[in-house]
Amino acid sequence: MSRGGVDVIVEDLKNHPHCSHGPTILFSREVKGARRNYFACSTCRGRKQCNFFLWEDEKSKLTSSKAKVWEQEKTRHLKNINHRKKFVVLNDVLNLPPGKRKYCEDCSEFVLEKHKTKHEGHNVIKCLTDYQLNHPSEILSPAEDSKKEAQYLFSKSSTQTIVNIFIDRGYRNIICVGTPRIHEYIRSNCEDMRSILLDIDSRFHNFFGPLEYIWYNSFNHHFFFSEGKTVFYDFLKMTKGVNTALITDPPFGGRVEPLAFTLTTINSEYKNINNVQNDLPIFWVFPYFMEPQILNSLPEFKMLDYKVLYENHSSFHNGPKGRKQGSPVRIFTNVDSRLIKLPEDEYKFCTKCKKWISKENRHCDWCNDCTSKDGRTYVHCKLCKKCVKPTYKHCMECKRCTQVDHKCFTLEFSKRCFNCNEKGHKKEQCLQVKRKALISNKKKKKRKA
Ligand SMILES: C[S@@+](CC[C@H](N)C(=O)[O-])C[C@H]1O[C@@H](n2cnc3c(N)ncnc32)[C@H](O)[C@@H]1O
Ligand SMILES: [Zn+2]
Ligand SMILES: [Zn+2]
Ligand SMILES: [Zn+2]
Ligand SMILES: [Zn+2]
Ligand SMILES: [Zn+2]
Ligand SMILES: [Zn+2]
Repeated sequence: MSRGGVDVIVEDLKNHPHCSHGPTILFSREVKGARRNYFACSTCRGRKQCNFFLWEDEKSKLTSSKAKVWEQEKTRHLKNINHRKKFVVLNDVLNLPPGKRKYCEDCSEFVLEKHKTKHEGHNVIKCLTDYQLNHPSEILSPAEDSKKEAQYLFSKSSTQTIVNIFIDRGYRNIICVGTPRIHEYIRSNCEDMRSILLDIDSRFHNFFGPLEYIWYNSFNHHFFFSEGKTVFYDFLKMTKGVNTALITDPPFGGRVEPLAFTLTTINSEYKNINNVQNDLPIFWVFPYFMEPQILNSLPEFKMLDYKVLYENHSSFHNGPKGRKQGSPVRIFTNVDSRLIKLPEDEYKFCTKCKKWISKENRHCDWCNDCTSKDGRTYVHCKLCKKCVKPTYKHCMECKRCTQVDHKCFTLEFSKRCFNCNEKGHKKEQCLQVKRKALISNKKKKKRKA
C-alpha cells in the first residue's frame, strides 16, 4: 500500500541487507516517472536514527568497505549488553535497601558503588522502591521520539481492562510486543499468568531477566540476540497452543504491512510448533482511522469499541484536555468480538449484535450493526445506504454524504488522501499530517516550558 508515494514490498526478509535494527525492508517509490526499489530501516523513519539506504539495483555493487561500516554499526549497537550480567546486577540491587538503589538514565544502567564516580553529574534516579524496579515504565523517561520508539503508556484503567479481558477469556500466557505496562501488571498481579515482553527499548535489559524480556524488532521479526529467539520459541512451545494471546501497541506512525506480516508469521509459528489449528488470539492497539489499512493486511480482524487511554498523551486520556469524543485508539483483534466483555460502567451490551459497545454507539437496523467508529453517534443515510458521521449531510451533486462545506465534484479525488495519495482516508485523517502536527505541538510546548 502506498504512503507518500512509497510502497512497502512485503516479502521474506532473509536476503535483505541488515542495518543495526536487523534486516531492512524493501520499499518502492516513483523516481522520474518510473518505480525504483530501495532497502531502508524497518523501524526508524528518520535519517537521523538510522541512515541505511541502498537501491535494490545497486545491491550487487555494494562495496566491501560500506558493508563493513554497517557491520561495525551493528556490532556497536549490540555492544555493552550482556543480559545475564545485567540480571545478576538487578538481583544485587534488589538486595540493597531502597535508599542505596540508583539508576543512571544517561548510561542506562544501575549505579554500582564501585563505579560511582563514572556517573558524577549524570541524571541519576535515586531511592528506587521494589515497586519501581518492577515497573520500570513508570520511572524511565518515555522515549518519545515519534520517529522511532514513540512510547505512549497505557493509563492504569486501560492496563487493567486489557488484562481483565485476558483473564475473562482464560488466557494464561501473554506475549507482550511493545506493551511493557501489560507485562509489568501481569507479573506483579496475576500469579497464574505468564508474560514475556518483546520490545526494541533495550533499557528493559536492566529490569527484567532473560526469560522475561527479549530485545526484539517487531517490524522485521528480528531478535537482536539468538538467546532471545530461543527463549521466545521455548515460550511458544510451553503454551502447548492453548490459553495464549499476543498484545501489541506499535508506534502510530509505524507501517502496517510489515507488522501485519510479523503477526501472521508468529501465528503460523505458534500453530506449527504446537501442531494446532486454532489461531493465536492477537490484540493490536491502533487508532480507529487506521481500520482500512489494518483490514487490508488482516481482513479477519475486527475493531472493538473500547477506547484505549494513555497516561502521557493529552488527547488520548479522559478529562478536560481530552478529545470530546474520547480517545481515538481502539483494539483490533482476530477474536470474535462477541466474546469480549467491556467494562460495564462505561460500555453497554447490544442485544442485536450480541457484543459490547460504547454508550454513544447505536444499533442501526438498516445496517444491522452498531455503526459508530470515532466515538460519536452515527446517523443512517438512506441514499448512501449506510451510517455516516453525525455532522455529514447528503450532497445531491456528489451523490454521497460528506462535510457541509465541501467543494462539489472534488470528492472523486478525495477518495484518495490529498497528502499521501493513499486510499482509505482523507487528508485530515492522514497519519503523516497528524504526526507533523504532533511534533510541532510538542516543539511549541517545549519552547513554552
Ligand atoms: C506506543 S508504545 C506502547 C506502550 C504501551 N502503551 C504500554 O503502556 O505498555 C510503543 C512500544 O513499542 C516499542 N517499540 C517501538 N518500536 C518497536 C519495534 N520496532 N519493535 C518492538 N518494539 C517497538 C516501544 O519501545 C514502546 O515500548
Ligand atoms: Zn536501522
Ligand atoms: Zn551514568
Ligand atoms: Zn448492534
Ligand atoms: Zn445504518
Ligand atoms: Zn448520504
Ligand atoms: Zn457536493
